[in-house]
Amino acid sequence: MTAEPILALERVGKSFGSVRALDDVSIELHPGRALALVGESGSGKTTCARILMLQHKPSEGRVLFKGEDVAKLHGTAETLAYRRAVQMVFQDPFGSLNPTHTIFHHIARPLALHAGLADRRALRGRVMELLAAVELDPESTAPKYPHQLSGGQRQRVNIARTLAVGAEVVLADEPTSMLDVSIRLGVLNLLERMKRERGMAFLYITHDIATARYVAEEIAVMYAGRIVEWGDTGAVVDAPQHPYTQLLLSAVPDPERPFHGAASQLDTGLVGRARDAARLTGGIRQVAGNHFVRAA
Ligand SMILES: Nc1ncnc2c1ncn2[C@@H]1O[C@H](COP(=O)(O)OP(=O)(O)OP(=O)(O)O)[C@@H](O)[C@H]1O
Repeated sequence: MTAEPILALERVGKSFGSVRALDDVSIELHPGRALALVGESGSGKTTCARILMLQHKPSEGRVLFKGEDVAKLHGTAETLAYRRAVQMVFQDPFGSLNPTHTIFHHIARPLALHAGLADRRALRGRVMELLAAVELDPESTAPKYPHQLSGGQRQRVNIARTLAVGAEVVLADEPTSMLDVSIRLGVLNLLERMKRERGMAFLYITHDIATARYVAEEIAVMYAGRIVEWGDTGAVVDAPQHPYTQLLLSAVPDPERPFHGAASQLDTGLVGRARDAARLTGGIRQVAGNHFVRAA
């Protein structure tokens, strides 16, 4: 991509004591596009999100928002503007909702705080609009409490809150992994629609390369704190170069073989070789236009 990214990590490293969580990680998020950050548990995906949420400071490298280094944000107003623009949707749709408040309150509060909507009628109208935008029935949903909604509905409320504050970037950390399979697609479709219609930029964090393919224009594959392969989704999925990407793709269940679990299809030799290859720091090779691999 040549246009300026709205948010980027530039050669970011992060150490927690002796644990090297991230090493030389660069990613770019663009309006109206989604980047999937894919990798197994412990590969560093959440640490990337925490750095973007300003919860951790990078040990090396920079976070750039609209081209500006966020370490240089001046004063509370600039920091608040960043916190408004960059929002997170978590894995657990219940954890981020307060059980003692109605859904109305959850949406109205950010509107009053961030958008400065004080007029009661205007506030109510906007809450109803946002509930409708996330495909929830406004009249019946607004007076309910979080426990009265399904997991999928709660995740929609969380998404409506990102709209309420006027988010430009959404960091979604496994947003559907705690939902029933049958309702995951609806939530993914909603994220896709927000990206398309509102031009929001998405970082979609997942261990599941199959859903990454469904939602994201670009994929970055992480292993042990490093991005080992990245590029346009089609290119990475159709012609994976790095042994670790090949391993992730081989673990996607094959619909032609419904009675074989993904694990039973894995060649254990390949698993060992893929992990070894991912540990090595090689140079970066360009496979095609926007498709790169860290050579082992
Ligand atoms: N606050 C912390 N203190 C110490 N080590 C940490 C901290 N946060 C993360 N780590 C370590 O950094 C590495 C990357 O963790 P991270 O949570 O980013 O991985 P992940 O890919 O998001 O995994 P998961 O999918 O399980 O959330 C791991 O080795 C983890 O133990």
